[in-house]
Amino acid sequence: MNMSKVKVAINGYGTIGKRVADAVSLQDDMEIIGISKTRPNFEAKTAAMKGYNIYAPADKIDAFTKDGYTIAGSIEDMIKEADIVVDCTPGKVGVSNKALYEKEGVKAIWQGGESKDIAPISFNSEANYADALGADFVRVVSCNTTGLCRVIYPLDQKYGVEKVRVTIVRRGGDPGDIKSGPIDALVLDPIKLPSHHGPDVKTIMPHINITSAAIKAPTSFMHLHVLNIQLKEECTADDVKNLFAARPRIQMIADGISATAQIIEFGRDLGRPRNDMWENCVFKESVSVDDGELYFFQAIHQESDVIPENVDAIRAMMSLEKDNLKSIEKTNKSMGIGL
Ligand SMILES: NC(=O)C1=CN([C@@H]2O[C@H](COP(=O)(O)OP(=O)(O)OC[C@H]3O[C@@H](n4cnc5c(N)ncnc54)[C@H](O)[C@@H]3O)[C@@H](O)[C@H]2O)C=CC1
Ligand SMILES: O=C(OP(=O)(O)O)[C@H](O)COP(=O)(O)O
Repeated sequence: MNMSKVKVAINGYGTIGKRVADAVSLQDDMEIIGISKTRPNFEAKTAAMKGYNIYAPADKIDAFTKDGYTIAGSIEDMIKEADIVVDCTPGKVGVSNKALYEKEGVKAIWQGGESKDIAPISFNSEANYADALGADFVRVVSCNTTGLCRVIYPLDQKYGVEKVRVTIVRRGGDPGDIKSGPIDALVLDPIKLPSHHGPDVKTIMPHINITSAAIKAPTSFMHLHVLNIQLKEECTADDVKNLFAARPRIQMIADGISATAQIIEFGRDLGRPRNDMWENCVFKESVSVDDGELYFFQAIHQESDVIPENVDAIRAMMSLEKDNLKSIEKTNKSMGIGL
């Protein structure tokens, strides 16, 4: 049996890329062969400190070497070395890299900022892992869509989902993002309904009847979902709490927490890297069933919830593991998810 590790390249080392790099580095069946940076900034500095091989656009290599960096080669060189590339460039930028990946015959994963048409398969570890087995191109859906799939899938399996209505309060920007807003407004995002989240859930579970709306708010910690779900079979709030508590990537939030800021503080107290909360954070006390309809709030840590899904997507595409639950367990154990 070939025991060599799958060679993973990270193209775009920002919020998502640096986290995927660290998560892949924790796995025993895959390794990071390089990351790409476009500028010699603080993220390049920490990448070098962690020992990652840094690649750069060919016309930017001089700027790095002048700043004292050792550059392993161009982005094209990195792609040639890899078995699979995780494209973590900003939304709508990743599509311009597709021709390069095709030319080099390398498998690729894109993120949720890209259109669904970029890859034939949109991915969620629990809901459709098997669809990605051996696939060349996959899109890991956005942070909010991932969070929705993680609750809708088990509810649909157990009780059948008649209709999902979700309102998403989106964080305005990530904590390190100095360009995004709003600073003092609630922005209809988008004004024309539905938001992309409902249709994106259907790229993974086409039969789900779902409508979504989203509002951007002046906060950077997390997104917040207000969910209202009609189920086909009757159940109680306790049934749903027990169902969620048993899932591998849902954390039931209690202990007096009633705000996203407190969840992040909880993450800090737990000693999570970068205070990441990879699991859906379902507010336990909010789970209610009224007149046959299920209601609850959940918070989604946008910077981190898609990271384990990227690791599982690599495992599926490289045919390292056929059973999604085994991959999820392996990824969770290595990262400390669920602890
Ligand atoms: N930040 C978030 O909350 C989440 C983002 N996503 C998605 O992940 C993707 C990446 O988003 P972020 O990490 O937030 O973006 P980011 O802006 O934090 O990082 C992107 C990185 O790619 C680099 N880059 C830009 N153009 C490049 C190019 N042509 N080649 C190589 N590198 C290039 C940038 O310099 C930056 O370091 C997007 O599709 C986004 O929609 C998904 C889930 C959550
Ligand atoms: O995937 C995300 O959100 P989304 O699920 O609302 O598209 C990330 O938070 C990125 O969103 P952004 O497009 O506001 O940077």
